[in-house]
Amino acid sequence: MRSLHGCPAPAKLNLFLHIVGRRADGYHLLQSVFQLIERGDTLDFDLRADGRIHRTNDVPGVPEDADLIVRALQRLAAAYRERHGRAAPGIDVAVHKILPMGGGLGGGSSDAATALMAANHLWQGGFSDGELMEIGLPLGADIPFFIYGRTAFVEGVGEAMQPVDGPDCWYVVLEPGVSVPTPAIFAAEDLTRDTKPVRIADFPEANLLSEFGKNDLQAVASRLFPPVAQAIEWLGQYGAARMTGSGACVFCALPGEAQADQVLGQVPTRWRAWKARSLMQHPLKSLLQNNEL
Ligand SMILES: C[C@](O)(CO)[C@H](O)COP(=O)(O)OP(=O)(O)OC[C@H]1O[C@@H](n2ccc(N)nc2=O)[C@H](O)[C@@H]1O
Ligand SMILES: Nc1ncnc2c1ncn2[C@@H]1O[C@H](COP(=O)(O)OP(=O)(O)OP(=O)(O)O)[C@@H](O)[C@H]1O
Repeated sequence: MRSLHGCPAPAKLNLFLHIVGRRADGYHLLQSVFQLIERGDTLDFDLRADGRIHRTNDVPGVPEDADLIVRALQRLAAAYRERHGRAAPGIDVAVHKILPMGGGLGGGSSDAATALMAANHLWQGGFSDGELMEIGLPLGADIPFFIYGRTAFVEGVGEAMQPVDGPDCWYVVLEPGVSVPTPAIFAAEDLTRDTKPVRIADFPEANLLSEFGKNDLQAVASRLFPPVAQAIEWLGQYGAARMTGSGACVFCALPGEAQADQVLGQVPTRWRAWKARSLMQHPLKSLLQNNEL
């Protein structure tokens, strides 16, 4: 096989996100339920013979060397050389981005996770999911989750995962039109860092999960970026609206597509908004297993 085109890189929502402590190195310890959704970027991969890793299209604001996709593939190539005693074959990658950057949807991490899984397949690297997670984690805390590929209760800084029953529902997502820098939110003095740890046994049934707990990053993001607060207030008319990740996007769960369409029909024109269904499994996994790309 020489190419894999149309590889999905779905977004995630943090149904709740608690900060339960802080590590000695300053990183925050989280508890969160991560939910995949049916909207994301798409990536195309073509094998090269000269060992080069090359992104073939422009991504505004992300130079090729800084792209998490390219950096993840470089780390995979280094691991490949160590394991196989020869250089990795090389790869061209094109990314069709639709997810906003700094949106809390995990777009960069999802792109990188898809790149690791697709290149491992094309190169016949033989790396397990656990090994790909280790290769990806230093680049983005959400990368292990995307490789894990199903609804999960995530702890630590993103490395500890347990499966949970995800909801079958639709989400309306608002893009408030600002890009939130994650470091600024975690650095804020008024951030709540001592939420009491929860256990899976405390969770309500799957469809009510996005009303459980809170997002501890939301108050700081709302203060620093008023459009986030405005979006939460507006969407809150239709259900339990909250922010995902470190923002800026805001979401609300609805039982069906018709209800999601009704909300979408009311969204003021100043916001981009869309609907997406909850996803049970990362779609790339079955596509690769069944050689369907
Ligand atoms: C909040 C989440 O979006 C939840 O999905 C992620 O944990 C964010 O993880 P990420 O995208 O890998 O975060 P980065 O953009 O690399 O983090 C930027 C900075 O935020 C701070 N940071 C990030 C994650 C974390 N658990 N604790 C932190 O204190 C660190 O100062 C870090 O240098
Ligand atoms: N392939 C990529 N796609 C998007 N952003 C990338 C990529 N590679 C590097 N980046 C950088 O990572 C930053 C964060 O992008 P990303 O879309 O992952 O944020 P996010 O959705 O807020 O993520 P999170 O939920 O993990 O906080 C961007 O501002 C960009 O500079």
